[in-house]
Amino acid sequence: MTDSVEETADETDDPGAANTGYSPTCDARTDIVRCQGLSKRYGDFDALKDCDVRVRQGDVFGLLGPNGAGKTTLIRLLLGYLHPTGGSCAIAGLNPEVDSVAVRREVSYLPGDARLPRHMRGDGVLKFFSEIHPSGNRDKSHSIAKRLELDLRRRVAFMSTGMRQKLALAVVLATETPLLILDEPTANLDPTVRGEVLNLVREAQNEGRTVVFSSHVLSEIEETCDEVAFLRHGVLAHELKMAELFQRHRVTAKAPSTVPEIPDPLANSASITIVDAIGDREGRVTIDTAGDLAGFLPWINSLGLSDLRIEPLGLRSVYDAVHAGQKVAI
Ligand SMILES: Nc1ncnc2c1ncn2[C@@H]1O[C@H](COP(=O)(O)OP(=O)(O)OP(=O)(O)O)[C@@H](O)[C@H]1O
Repeated sequence: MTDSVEETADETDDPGAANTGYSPTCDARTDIVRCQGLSKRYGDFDALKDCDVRVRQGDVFGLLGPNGAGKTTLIRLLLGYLHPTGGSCAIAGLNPEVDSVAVRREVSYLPGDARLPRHMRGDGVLKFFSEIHPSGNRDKSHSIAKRLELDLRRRVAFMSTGMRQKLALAVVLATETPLLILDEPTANLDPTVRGEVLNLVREAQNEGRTVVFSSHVLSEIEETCDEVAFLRHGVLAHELKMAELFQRHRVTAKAPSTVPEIPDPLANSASITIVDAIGDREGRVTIDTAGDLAGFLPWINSLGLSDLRIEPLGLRSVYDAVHAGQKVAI
């Protein structure tokens, strides 16, 4: 159960879970979310392993990863719905397992599988949640529902999946907590409404709130987030500040006769992939760079490459590399 929207009650207490305490090293002024070595193990399966994450106050923070990567597990650990089997986490300096009521005043949570009272009409749901939540705001929830083009006269039971998602969003986004945690907020929504949800996320940030959200839509993360964490097989595989992404470039060219070596000073911020020629398709070399491109140009120029093309490296390339377990230039 969240402050605002009920989620599927499929969690059971893990008898093997360690009663891990909040680590006092968290700086609540700057890190609204912090976890250290956070782990969740089911039997011999690691749903989340040794995860260290910091989310700075006022940021929009994205969680990316393939199905089953551990995103929801991380979110549920942060909210205290799951007991960690290792490590610790804190929201605004509070341990969610010990200070669960105080944590709920800080966070509004949209679960991936939000459940709402089926017998109620949309407007009844908004009234109900705005009255029970300490920072509920009925007018704001109505205004959000209107922006999401939701017909509030309909009963939840007769709403489509997308309509129910809109209703849950109107409930959660209308509360005025410092932190919003949204598990796939745009799932099941049409492109126009998705855009409006992203606008609402930006507006929340402009109001000084922090937003953590998971998504499978890379463009949403790219457009909205300040920072993104990539999870893979329960492990935090990569973290990226969007400002750094915009400093990444991909150089492609016809494959040279000898494999280029990356000079030492650039070795940690560049990677090379060569695809050999197959049939009529000629071989290509790809060089990914991180940091000011100017620092790489003399070296790239010295390689004598032909058919050269330089383009910004989008989130897709980073995601694919992380997903494939490849090295991503820092
Ligand atoms: N109660 C449980 N018992 C055993 N395994 C579980 C349990 N809950 C989750 N898992 C497993 O933990 C892994 C991580 O699940 P999680 O829901 O965190 O993934 P996710 O990244 O949110 O995936 P998706 O993008 O599909 O929502 C999955 O392999 C899942 O099957």
